[in-house]
Amino acid sequence: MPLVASIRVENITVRYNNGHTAIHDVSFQLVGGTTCALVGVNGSGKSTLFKSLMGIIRPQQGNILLCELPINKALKQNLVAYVPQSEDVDWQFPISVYDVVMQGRYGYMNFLRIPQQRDKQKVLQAMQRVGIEHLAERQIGELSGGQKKRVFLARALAQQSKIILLDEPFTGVDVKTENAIVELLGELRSEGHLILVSTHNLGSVPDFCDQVVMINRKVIATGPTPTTFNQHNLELVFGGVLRHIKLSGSDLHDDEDARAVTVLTDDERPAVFYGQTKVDPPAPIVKNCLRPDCRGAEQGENRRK
Ligand SMILES: Nc1ncnc2c1ncn2[C@@H]1O[C@H](COP(=O)(O)OP(=O)(O)OP(=O)(O)O)[C@@H](O)[C@H]1O
Repeated sequence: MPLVASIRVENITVRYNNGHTAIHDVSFQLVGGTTCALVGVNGSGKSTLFKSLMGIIRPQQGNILLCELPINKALKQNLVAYVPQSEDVDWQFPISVYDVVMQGRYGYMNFLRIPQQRDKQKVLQAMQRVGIEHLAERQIGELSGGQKKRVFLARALAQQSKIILLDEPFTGVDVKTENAIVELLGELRSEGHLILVSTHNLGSVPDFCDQVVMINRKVIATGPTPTTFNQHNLELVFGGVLRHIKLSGSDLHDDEDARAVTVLTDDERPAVFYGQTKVDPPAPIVKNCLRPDCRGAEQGENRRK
């Protein structure tokens, strides 16, 4: 019987080595044919959740099933693909666009990693689908922000996974690229994929996501967008001081993501800012996502052995 795309997260808690609890008792469930937005302020645990879903980080508590399988089995079967945040990628790594997209096929190859005709075909199709085939020979460090996003999207497409995780795919891209990504996600959803996408572009969430998971270390609300993504829950997630949010319209789209909602974490008291407010980046994450399996982040004792 073919596997159905699903994510089941049960009561997971992740504590980093420095003692910081990034997510606490997080639970939710999603099924295929869904695009779900993962929404929360900076530092609310979105990337930690993605890394937990990818097996990069091992939660201290709780359980995760992908397509009703444990993570390691789901990864072995290529059931989940990950488009990382740009900050998690070492763009100086000497590798071409073609070779990054080919990484999506590694799970289908033996240990010698010699691409077969089918792998080459899937890579070409994936590059064509996101419009980067003309960049195939370019080094990834030479690309624009939007082109870089497309490369990792193509890698996920080449992987042909049922579940696709995208960590802030709209940051640093222009409106045209954002629209192209949204259109692609719509196609993937209608093909039965399950897409979980973190975004700070709140205004576009109702346009392309049918479900939302709203977090601030714990799940604040989860459910269908029309009933869940409302002012009340947004205020809970963003600390009750959310301003200037319009839940529809194009004015939250921005190529620099300048209207991202951010939070100062130093006094642990949520405070929301718009515009150019700069927050401290999360604690260092080893640039891992160009490693062959994109799952090699050093997370100390959290690392999956
Ligand atoms: N490797 C790490 N070691 C210790 N703490 C970490 C580590 N990575 C993240 N954190 C902390 O865990 C919390 C959650 O971080 P995470 O990156 O998951 O948030 P996020 O919601 O993805 O934020 P953003 O919107 O800025 O990407 C933050 O307080 C961050 O500082």
